Amino acid sequence: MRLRSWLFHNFREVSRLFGFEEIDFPVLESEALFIRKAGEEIRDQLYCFEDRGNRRVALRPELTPSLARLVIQKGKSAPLPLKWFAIGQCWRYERMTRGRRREHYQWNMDIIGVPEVTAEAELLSSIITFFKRIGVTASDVGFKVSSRKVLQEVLRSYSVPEDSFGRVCVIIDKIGKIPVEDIKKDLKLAGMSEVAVEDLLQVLSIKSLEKLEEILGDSGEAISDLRQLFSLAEKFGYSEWIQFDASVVRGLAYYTGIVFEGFDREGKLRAICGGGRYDKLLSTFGGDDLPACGFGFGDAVIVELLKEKGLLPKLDHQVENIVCALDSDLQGAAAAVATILREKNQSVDLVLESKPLKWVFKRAARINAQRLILVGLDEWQKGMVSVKILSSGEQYEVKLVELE
Ligand SMILES: OCc1cccc(Br)n1
Repeated sequence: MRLRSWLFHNFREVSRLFGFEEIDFPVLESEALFIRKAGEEIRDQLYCFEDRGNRRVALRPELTPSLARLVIQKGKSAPLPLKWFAIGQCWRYERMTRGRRREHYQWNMDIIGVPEVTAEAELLSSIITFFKRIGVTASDVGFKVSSRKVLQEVLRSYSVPEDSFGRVCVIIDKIGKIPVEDIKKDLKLAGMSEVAVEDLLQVLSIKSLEKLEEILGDSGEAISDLRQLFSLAEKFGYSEWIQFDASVVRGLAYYTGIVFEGFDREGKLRAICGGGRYDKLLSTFGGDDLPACGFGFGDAVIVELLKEKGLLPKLDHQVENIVCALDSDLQGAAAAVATILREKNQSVDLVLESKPLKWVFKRAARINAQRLILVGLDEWQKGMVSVKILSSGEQYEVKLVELE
């Protein structure tokens, strides 16, 4: 819990630095919010059930659809651009054989209402700011960046119907996770010809914008978006963190433009985080489309990375004071001392039962108390208490009114 609170504190601090406002959504949503016909894994693992009102509901597997619903609900009342962040628990029903969690917490940041790639550049900057805060460097982690418009331009040149686009992306996201023969089979099932599949896989292996430009030409949106993003990265000062990689498509069907994912350079872990542009998501829920982009950052892989890099913070429980009555009829006096200290914004562990001093010293050590405040009869009658600084052993008496 201390590690989770430390992570969330850093998520929140970075969101604050970027001027984002915190929002939240219900963990339980209508199942329909997450039903998409693109064959996504997230659909197969939906943690869904029928409630007592015979409604089909689901524990959310991600936050973006809830955000889209909220943007539509807010309608014109929320002035654009919206810069919202959330930290929410998400669920999936995985067979336990895979030994993976069925729930995790995800930090999301989303910018709604900005069509330019300045929005994606800002989001990448926020994640890199987070990594830097916790000691992760560009030698540990990088971002593979691409655009789904690369895919779109290739698919259009083979007249693959637009409505297969999401499905093709989900298949391509499995590259490296399932045999390439299965990828090719699935792509053909999705309506692509043999030639189109071979060509597409060729394009997806491209790792440089220059090479991509040779294939796609320099007039398409994909190239101009990516060139602008890499130029902004230069200005932000995080070029060393990002690289073009045409194979990045991300596994969510609704991305429409720039996509990116954070990876560990040693290649030992799954993607750390990921996100991209989703300009057409709102209309799938009946709203007017608005340009949008965002990312999700789970609390599982990042902890594995911190362990790998020896970056786990030491997070001991800390209390400034432990207050103890030296005999039972001074328990009220001890409570009064605790209250005075707490009103001075000092943390106090108040000993709530009569215990031998040996026990009190042991507890003080266990909770890392900085000071032991003893309420004894003689001192109390003089309006004083005795203070022991536990690190130095220094001990002194002080007037209660001067205790701080
Ligand atoms: O990253 C996908 C995901 C979604 C919900 C729960 C968990 Br654990 N993981």
